[in-house]
Amino acid sequence: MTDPRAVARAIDALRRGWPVAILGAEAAITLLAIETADPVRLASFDPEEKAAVLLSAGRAVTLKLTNQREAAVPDAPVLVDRAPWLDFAAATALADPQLDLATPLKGPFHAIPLPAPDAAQTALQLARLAGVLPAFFVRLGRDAGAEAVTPADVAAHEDPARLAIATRARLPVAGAEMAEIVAFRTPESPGEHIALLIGTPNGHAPLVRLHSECLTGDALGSLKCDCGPQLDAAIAAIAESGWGILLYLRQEGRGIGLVNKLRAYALQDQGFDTVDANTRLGFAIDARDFRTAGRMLQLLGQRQIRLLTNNPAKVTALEAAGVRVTERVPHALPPNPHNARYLATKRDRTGHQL
Ligand SMILES: Nc1nc2c(ncn2[C@@H]2O[C@H](COP(=O)(O)OP(=O)(O)OP(=O)(O)O)[C@@H](O)[C@H]2O)c(=O)[nH]1
Ligand SMILES: [Zn+2]
Repeated sequence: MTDPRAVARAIDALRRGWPVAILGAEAAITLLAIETADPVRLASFDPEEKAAVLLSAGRAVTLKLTNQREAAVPDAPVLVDRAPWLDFAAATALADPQLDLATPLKGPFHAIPLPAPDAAQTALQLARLAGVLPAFFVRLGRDAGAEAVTPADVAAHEDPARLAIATRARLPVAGAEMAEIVAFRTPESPGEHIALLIGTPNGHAPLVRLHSECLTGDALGSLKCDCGPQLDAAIAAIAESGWGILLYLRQEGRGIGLVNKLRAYALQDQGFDTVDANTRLGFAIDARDFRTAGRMLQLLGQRQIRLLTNNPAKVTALEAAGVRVTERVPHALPPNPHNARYLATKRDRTGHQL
């Protein structure tokens, strides 16, 4: 039996700076997220000052800890042994790559074997879901007062099969007066996904756009990316085609959340590109789960589509989710001086066909 709702409580706990226990197959660990902790919470979590620090593989590369880690699992998280100088301030500097330029890192760091690899991996997943930095104080064993989850609970929480249609209504929009909005949600995730059905079904495969949430681009007109213009152009193209669907997916920052995306932007201000910024923060280059889009299309009764995208990974992911993509329709817009490097990085490093 899995308990996906326990994951919602664990995410809440991480954001509030409360401990969370993860019950792995071999051992349990109890975590305190460094970002939301403080010296008082740390002292009550770890009175003997023995808790190790759990970091992502990407962060371990920056800290030159990779050669100490078990070779068999290249992307495995890394556990750093506690040293007397590794206090709350030093741990914060370990957690947050934005501080690297300002804070000379102490050391030496020693990677120690992971007692519960599956639980450690789940910890990083929870950090992404909670939108916090993937860095924790870790104690072996299950703390009785901590919210407890298993890796299977987290997998169940992420299962798109939990998504259902909540409601639908007519919604004329600036680019398409004939439109209907459909809202989808799961019992435990706060963010609702949206489909905008545009035009009238005509027996042909609909033209579909998967748009990932981008608050800065969609609402503020950010020039750092191409999301705002792509959103408007997608609605226009679908309306022009006569029939299609815009999926608005709550996958802000390619799935790492708004705050972590803004941290990636701060790293870009320091000179890193969009790919390296994500990796240095400790996240995947693209953490989106497009099974969600597959499930939404299934709930809308669409098994064959034409897809507006420059990203072949979206085509592959939809096909894997059981949706046939009969055509990829390019969706490139002219660059501006602020997003030219971002678009070039997508072309050169993430396989976008621009
Ligand atoms: N982490 C991170 N996310 C970003 C950055 N810039 C934009 N995003 C997010 O990226 C998502 C948009 O994805 P894109 O990679 O621009 O485009 P795509 O959807 O993969 O591909 P297309 O279908 O061809 O547009 C949105 O969720 C944005 O918030 C960035 O520098 N870092
Ligand atoms: Zn954007």
